[in-house]
Amino acid sequence: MGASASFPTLGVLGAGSWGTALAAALARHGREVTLWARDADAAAAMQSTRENARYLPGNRLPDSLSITPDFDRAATAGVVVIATPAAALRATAARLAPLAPKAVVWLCKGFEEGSDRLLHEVMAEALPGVPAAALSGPSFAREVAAGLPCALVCAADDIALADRLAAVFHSEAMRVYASSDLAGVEVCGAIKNVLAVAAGVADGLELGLNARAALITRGLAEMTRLGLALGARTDTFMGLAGVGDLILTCTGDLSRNRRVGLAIGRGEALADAVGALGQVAEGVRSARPARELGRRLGVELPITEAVCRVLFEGVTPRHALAELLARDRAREGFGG
Ligand SMILES: NC(=O)C1=CN([C@@H]2O[C@H](COP(=O)(O)OP(=O)(O)OC[C@H]3O[C@@H](n4cnc5c(N)ncnc54)[C@H](O)[C@@H]3O)[C@@H](O)[C@H]2O)C=CC1
Ligand SMILES: O=C(CO)COP(=O)(O)O
Repeated sequence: MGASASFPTLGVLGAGSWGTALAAALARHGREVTLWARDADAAAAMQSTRENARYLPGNRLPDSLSITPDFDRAATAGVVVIATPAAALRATAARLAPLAPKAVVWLCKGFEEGSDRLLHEVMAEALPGVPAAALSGPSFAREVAAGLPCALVCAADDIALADRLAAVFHSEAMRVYASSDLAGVEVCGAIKNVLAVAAGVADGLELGLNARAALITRGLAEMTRLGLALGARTDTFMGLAGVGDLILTCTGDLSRNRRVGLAIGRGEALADAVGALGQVAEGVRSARPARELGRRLGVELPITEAVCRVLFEGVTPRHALAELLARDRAREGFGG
């Protein structure tokens, strides 16, 4: 048991922007938190300077937050939080398996590249039978690190588990709602990043605010269509992980995905845009798995298709835009 007697201790695996910000917020709220950084030098520097100079410069980490390069120490907490990029989720979960974690929550948003699986499917394979939930929603790390308020959603197949884990993260500064629509929450988190790249491209091309609103709205329809084909519920897309995170990431310049899109819309190459970021832009990695999934399920994803063509097939943003605008007229709704 941790500092607050009725709450389990927390171990956060991954000391990038979001892992560090969430660990700091939880520690400030009185939870007993251990943050694992895979780089021993970075862990030692953070522990002594009380700053994550690479990912959250200028933000003071609470004294009660313990930072360690010892994976097992963080991984044997009462609740383990995986805060790596989606690409490292399976390997991190596999490393956890022999430690028999009691409950695992993952923060990453995306698909598994290669298998095109949603992340809860990866978790079920890597940690079968372990109580697990996704924590998602509109939450720029920098704002959370600064103690500004936000609202999130904690999703698990079992709503009682979602409720129980939501309570572990919940505070006045971080309201956490529970959901049993795991597939829906995951589709939202993965696709909103692809759409944020698209919104950035549109703004980089200076298409205007009307165009951006149209893109966000039709993007929401696209995201919902894919989610419904995967068994998700419509109301999830109207919630925090859906429209909430979509608006945040498509309009907020703190978004790395949006910034990659902006650079591409202004004529920069993808490698340069991603390189300049120095952090993960999951939309770049999720776009192709999303397209594959859509094709397999017979779901039209025109914006995702356009993002793939611009990022990976040498199509210019202007040409992709012309293709989108030339699509057949349609009736409004979630249909294509
Ligand atoms: N930054 C944000 O505002 C938010 C991020 N997320 C999601 O959280 C996930 C992590 O994002 P950030 O922390 O922002 O990324 P980041 O790029 O800031 O940091 C990633 C961290 O993961 C570590 N890492 C990378 N590969 C690893 C591996 N194989 N094993 C162990 N550690 C590894 C890196 O060293 C780094 O510490 C992403 O899926 C992102 O979409 C979700 C909500 C908010
Ligand atoms: O998911 C996020 C906010 O909820 C962070 O978005 P970016 O990865 O685009 O910065």
